[in-house]
Amino acid sequence: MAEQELPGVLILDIGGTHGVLENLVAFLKKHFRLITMKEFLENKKEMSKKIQSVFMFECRPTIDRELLESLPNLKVIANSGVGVDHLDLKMISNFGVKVTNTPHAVADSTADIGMALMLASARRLVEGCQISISRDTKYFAVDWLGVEVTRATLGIIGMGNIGYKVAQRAKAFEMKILYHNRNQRKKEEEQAVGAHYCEKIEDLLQQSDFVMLVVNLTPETCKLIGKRELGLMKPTATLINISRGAVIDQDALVEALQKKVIMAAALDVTYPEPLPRDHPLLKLDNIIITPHIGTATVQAIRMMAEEAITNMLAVLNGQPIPSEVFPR
Ligand SMILES: O=C(O)[C@H](O)CO
Repeated sequence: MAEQELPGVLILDIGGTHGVLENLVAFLKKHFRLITMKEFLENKKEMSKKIQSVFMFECRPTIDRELLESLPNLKVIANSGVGVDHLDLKMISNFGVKVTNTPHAVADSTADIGMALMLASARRLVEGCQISISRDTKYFAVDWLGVEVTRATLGIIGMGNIGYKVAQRAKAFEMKILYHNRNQRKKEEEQAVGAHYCEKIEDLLQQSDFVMLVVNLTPETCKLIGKRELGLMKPTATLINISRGAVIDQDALVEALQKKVIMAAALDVTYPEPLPRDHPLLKLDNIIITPHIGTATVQAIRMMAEEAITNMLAVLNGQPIPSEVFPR
């Protein structure tokens, strides 16, 4: 097919295609005429008719009504990543546009970050690294003990693709695995990893040494963990968040960490991202914060792009869509 006949895809990335690995740009180019945001803005009249898909490589900038109004032939917005909380799904659907995501591509790398945060927090890796760098000769390991993850109890809130991958990894650490799902008990997964279902989130919070949040951000899960929930956790427990920052009431978390209501927190996500320089969470010593790097691996980024391309092609070719996201 000649390049001008390829369906246009708007690469919604800050600036250009810089976040998209070079070999992916080549892969995208096989199927689409790539149009960067810059190119689109410079020549809106001509470009807007060509664009049939939007490929979102980052959560920002988001899709607003103005952009949708300017794309009369748009059929699909392909989000790289599983979370679509940055998109107004109802509004997009009212424009007759489909939304897809990449739940499979993100699962391993995000589960790995959950495990990495749990282990790093339990074994105080960041402090250890700082001690090594400062070459503090007065340091004694016995003043500064971590806790073991092996055979501890892990409570997973949200047993979807990622939650299940976390459970598989936790099994290798001989952990006792509890899980809570708002809507659905996952009997097959339970059996495969030996997990125990907690119908009430309270039971999971009370029993777990590590609580890991792996839910999507929705109106129901916004501030799912607040003062009351933190108060139910063990004083020796650690809260790990690999979902979205707003799933935790951050003010309540600051207070819980300051007063040692829980032992520690390890967050890959916050709100906003990044936190302002003077945010109280940044002043605590019982916290680890990483900059939303759950899917920041060479492999995950490639797989996300591939999954997104498969979704876009399915929509444009009128075939069954592997990962469509519907408005709720
Ligand atoms: O939603 C996801 O999959 C990750 O957070 C990447 O944005």
